[in-house]
Amino acid sequence: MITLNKIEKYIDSRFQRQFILKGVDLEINQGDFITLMGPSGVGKSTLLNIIGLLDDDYEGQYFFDGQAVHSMKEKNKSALHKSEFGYVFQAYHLIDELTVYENIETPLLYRKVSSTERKSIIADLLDRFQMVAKKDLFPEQLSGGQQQLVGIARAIAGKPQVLLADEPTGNLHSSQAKEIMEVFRELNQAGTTIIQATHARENASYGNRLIEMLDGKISQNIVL
Ligand SMILES: Nc1ncnc2c1ncn2[C@@H]1O[C@H](COP(=O)(O)OP(=O)(O)OP(=O)(O)O)[C@@H](O)[C@H]1O
Repeated sequence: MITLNKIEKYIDSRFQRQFILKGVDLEINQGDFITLMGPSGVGKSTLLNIIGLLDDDYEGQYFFDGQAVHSMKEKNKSALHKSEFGYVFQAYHLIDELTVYENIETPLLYRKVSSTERKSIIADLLDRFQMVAKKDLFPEQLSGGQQQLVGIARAIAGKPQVLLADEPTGNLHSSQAKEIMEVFRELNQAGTTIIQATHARENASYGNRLIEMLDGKISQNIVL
């Protein structure tokens, strides 16, 4: 589904070149649940952003379902990003002024999904995450775990094939973190490919592969 060949990302300053990613080769299959681990600053978020088509300032080859992303036109890349990827962030990134319902609705408005379909998709998600009674509350009225559930609902509302999560439980208590990982497990069992970057080793046990990074490279690729 995703093939990365010799991905390199670097920043040039006047006197030196600093590598953030250095020769990353990676094969991701549909249905994988992959955990990226490694010390802070090793390049996990950078790699997630490249995979999610949010960063195209790199060298090397990236194929998504056989399509060459590295040489794709901006317009096609943006369409691919919208249709195939959902993002979950550590700090939730919800919009404070919008209710739970409206936060989940936002990406569907961007995608010009009809009003009837939007209602039905959001009702299903609220039901699935047991948040029906909270639909008119604002993010600050929710616990961290509930805010992250809204973040996940928003990320999967457009039915992406791939869910990318950057330290998704970083701000949560262990019981809330476990709940989020259980949701990821269910999504993965229903067919969503998941790639998460995390410092929490216990989160890796929910996935089928653990990728350790060191110095901008993949140091270990372990099948669990
Ligand atoms: N646009 C940029 N300009 C300069 N340096 C950058 C840029 N983007 C990333 N970096 C640097 O690249 C390195 C990798 O950053 P990245 O956020 O990918 O690491 P990470 O493994 O996700 O870290 P953490 O676990 O702390 O989130 C860091 O040293 C960061 O400062």
